[in-house]
Amino acid sequence: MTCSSQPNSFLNKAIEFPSPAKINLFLHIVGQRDDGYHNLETLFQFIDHSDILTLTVTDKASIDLLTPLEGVNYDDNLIVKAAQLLKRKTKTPFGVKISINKILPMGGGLGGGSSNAATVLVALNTLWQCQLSTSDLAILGLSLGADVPIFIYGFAAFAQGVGERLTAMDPEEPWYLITKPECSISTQQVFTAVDLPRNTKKLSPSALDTTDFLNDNFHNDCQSLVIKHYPEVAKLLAWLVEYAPSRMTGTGACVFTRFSSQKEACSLQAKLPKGVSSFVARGLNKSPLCSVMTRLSLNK
Ligand SMILES: C[C@](O)(CO)[C@H](O)COP(=O)(O)OP(=O)(O)OC[C@H]1O[C@@H](n2ccc(N)nc2=O)[C@H](O)[C@@H]1O
Ligand SMILES: Nc1ncnc2c1ncn2[C@@H]1O[C@H](COP(=O)(O)OP(=O)(O)OP(=O)(O)O)[C@@H](O)[C@H]1O
Repeated sequence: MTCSSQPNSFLNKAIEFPSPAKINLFLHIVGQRDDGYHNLETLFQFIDHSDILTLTVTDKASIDLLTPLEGVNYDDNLIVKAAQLLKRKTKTPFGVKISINKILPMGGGLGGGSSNAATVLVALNTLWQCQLSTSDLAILGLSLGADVPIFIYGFAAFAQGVGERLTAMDPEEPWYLITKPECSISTQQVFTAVDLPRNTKKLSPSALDTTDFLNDNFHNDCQSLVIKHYPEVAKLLAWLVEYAPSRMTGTGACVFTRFSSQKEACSLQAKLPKGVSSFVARGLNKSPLCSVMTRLSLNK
């Protein structure tokens, strides 16, 4: 597979791309594979709260990350890994300079690292003129993390398998107060815990014919485990549910609380206990990255 040898109109231009967060409206663990990965049933929705990546294509072969992330080595950074993977796959002669304005908390269950990887794959596929299909990009992305494909496809979806078998969904797009107590949680630690529930019954297709995914028919299997081991999360959730429906996203530590208006979400934000970080965001069934990619292809 090689990239197009057409003159590259993106060369040396700095272009910004959003890398949004996701929430898992519910997350059921329905089994475990022989390789240790868990089979899930989850509903992904995006929120309008994004890291911003700035990419500049160069005619040098190198991949330069101008803004290293604290605590993450160059070679472990999913931004770098995604660019290297696409370069190996397509043998492009181009390189790239990348900087990131990181606003998504790490280890929060918002999928920030996976989203960064997906944004790099999707953006560079266009900027390097690689012409891989979306499904090829998703297969590449899956090798970097189970959450990468959803960010590549960019539509809200019911996901099965390890999170890569997607069925588009159109849940309501309410406002959320997203909160994070003073702790970070390792996804790997949660998935290797002996006391993690792994046997939730698979949903029947009709169970998804609803607009309310925060009712008792749905849950997050990681939440009970996290509550047991992280009192900060337990306390925060107990406080939030007194006001509005709330649930943990992914393997935590972030919790989302649903509101029908921005005003209500902001009003609870103002009352949050000390030490809890937070932001208010709108649920989105289409990733903001899709709109940027459409604009870019129209302006070419
Ligand atoms: C918790 C979720 O965020 C829900 O959307 C994802 O399932 C996690 O996705 P991710 O962070 O992209 O996951 P990966 O980077 O592939 O894996 C991180 C760790 O979680 C475990 N893992 C991940 C996904 C999955 N379905 N089963 C797992 O057991 C992996 O064994 C690994 O130890
Ligand atoms: N570009 C990146 N952004 C964030 N984390 C990264 C990145 N590259 C590597 N990582 C590593 O991935 C870990 C998980 O980060 P991430 O922000 O994706 O957490 P998360 O939101 O809990 O993810 P998930 O919901 O997918 O489990 C970090 O602690 C960090 O060590």
